[in-house]
Amino acid sequence: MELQIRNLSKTYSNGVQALKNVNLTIPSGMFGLLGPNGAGKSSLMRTIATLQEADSGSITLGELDVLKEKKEVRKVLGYLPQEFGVYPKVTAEELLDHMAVLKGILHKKERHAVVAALLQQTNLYEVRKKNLGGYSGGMKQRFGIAQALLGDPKIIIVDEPTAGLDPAERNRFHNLLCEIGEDRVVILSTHIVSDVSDLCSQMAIINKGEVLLTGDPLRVMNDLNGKIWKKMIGKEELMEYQLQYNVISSRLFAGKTLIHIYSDQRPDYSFEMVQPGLEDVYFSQITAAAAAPGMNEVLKAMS
Ligand SMILES: Nc1ncnc2c1ncn2[C@@H]1O[C@H](COP(=O)(O)OP(=O)(O)OP(=O)(O)O)[C@@H](O)[C@H]1O
Repeated sequence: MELQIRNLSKTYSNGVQALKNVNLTIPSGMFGLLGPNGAGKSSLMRTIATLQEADSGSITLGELDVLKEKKEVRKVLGYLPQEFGVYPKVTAEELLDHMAVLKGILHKKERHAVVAALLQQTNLYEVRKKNLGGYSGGMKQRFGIAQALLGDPKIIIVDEPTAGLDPAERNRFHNLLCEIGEDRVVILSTHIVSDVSDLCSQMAIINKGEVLLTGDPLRVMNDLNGKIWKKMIGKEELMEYQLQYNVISSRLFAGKTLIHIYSDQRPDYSFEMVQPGLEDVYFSQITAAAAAPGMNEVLKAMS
């Protein structure tokens, strides 16, 4: 099963162009869709999940035309939206059972077995009688995966699922995603780079509605070998370095500022080469897209 997105565009009525001629081929396994806030990730996820219309373009899942055969798509699709609300005064078991009815699992015995198996798989069986209002963020997200798995879908979409989870819960959630991603299409939309580097065998970076890069995370990191350099500077020096070099990221480290720059050659001996990480790929793509032609010149002229 493969999801193919061709020339997909969407402009909202307020004039925001959320998707600009998006082309993606998404095979089975975990696919990471990485981009900053407002990049268009949710717009794309909702369109694939048949919840909103595109202006032009096509999406196919195997033989299915996703934009036209919505009912058929919904039968094979599981979706965990960004804002996943639960009824606080209902238990996990009750709500999952109710959702299973909505998904068309009408036979009582069969439904009980499915619900129990999903609660086991998501490690919620022990707390199945607890009201969802008392669940932690991680437990709620695991419940979200349990409901997305109802009906054994061929494609699962999870929209920014790890935001707000503590490291232990995030880890547990990652393991669960990994397990379910073995024999179906799982699309993980996130702005957290390590979600993608930890889990995904294929990825795309999206910004301002445009796909900037697609590929295998290891390969795209290798492509930057020998081109990323680091240096510790004082934080008051940052602007100067930004003017002189292609600074792709800066962060505080032990009270100083650690910068990474993109350069085909070592700029000078005060810089040290670093093994590129996915963050370097991400920031080099985003900064290159942000730097409209001549931006450095404009900055220089202003200083
Ligand atoms: N229903 C809507 N009406 C008008 N504009 C919208 C609507 N939904 C999203 N947008 C705009 O479209 C752009 C893309 O939004 P989208 O939510 O798809 O991005 P995102 O990558 O999911 O970001 P976030 O991580 O913040 O959710 C943004 O500029 C957003 O303000």
